[in-house]
Amino acid sequence: MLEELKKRVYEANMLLPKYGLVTFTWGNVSEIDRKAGLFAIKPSGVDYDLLTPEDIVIMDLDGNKVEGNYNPSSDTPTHLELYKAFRNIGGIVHTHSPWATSWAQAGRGIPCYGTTHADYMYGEIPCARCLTKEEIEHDYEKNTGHLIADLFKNLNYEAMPAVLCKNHGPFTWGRDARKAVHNAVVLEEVAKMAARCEQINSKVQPAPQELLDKHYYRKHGEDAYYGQKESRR
Ligand SMILES: O=C(CO)[C@@H](O)[C@H](O)COP(=O)(O)O
Repeated sequence: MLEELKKRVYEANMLLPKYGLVTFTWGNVSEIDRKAGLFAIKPSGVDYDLLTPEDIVIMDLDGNKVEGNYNPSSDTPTHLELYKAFRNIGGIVHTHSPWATSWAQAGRGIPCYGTTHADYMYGEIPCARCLTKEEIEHDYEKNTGHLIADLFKNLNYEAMPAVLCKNHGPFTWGRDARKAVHNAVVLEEVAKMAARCEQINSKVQPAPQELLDKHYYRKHGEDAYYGQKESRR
């Protein structure tokens, strides 16, 4: 069981350089086995060219390393917090993909300017605040995952499987690691299109709500995620 999970997470991690979402050792992918109460994540600081399935680290839901020769990703606390907050997700991706990271560094969410965006993400892709000086220096328990979970108290994480973290970069999620990677690729493409859209027309407006609804619900179904229909009223 663990070997299969490690292989899936290894293969999902290797998709990040394949799709141009990371350079060197940046980024990481994880996947959870909720029945076993464990998740597998990329080891910290290991180059993708050198990564093997055996290097993937196994963690429990208290944040303890269960198996692995390396330290887990430095973003492991964020992954763990998101698995606790978003009960229906199975995989998480963090990258430094250039276009999405540029929006994150600018501290801006990505408006929905078109149907490519609307097919996957319901509305503006939000940007979470970064940790304060006080939180960084005194609240060692608080991590980016807490800030994302707080932001999504008023958002549907299944209809919005992506977030930008100010001064850091994007996180995406999905039912498993591969789906989370798919959403990371979509996010980067949407981030690129939106940046160019604003360069072409600085006064561009987000897509009309009816177009967003048509495309999102056509792909995911009106009842795919509870609460979406209510938000339309
Ligand atoms: O943003 C950072 C470091 O500034 C991290 O997200 C790295 O991109 C990945 O770190 P490891 O997973 O190798 O620890």
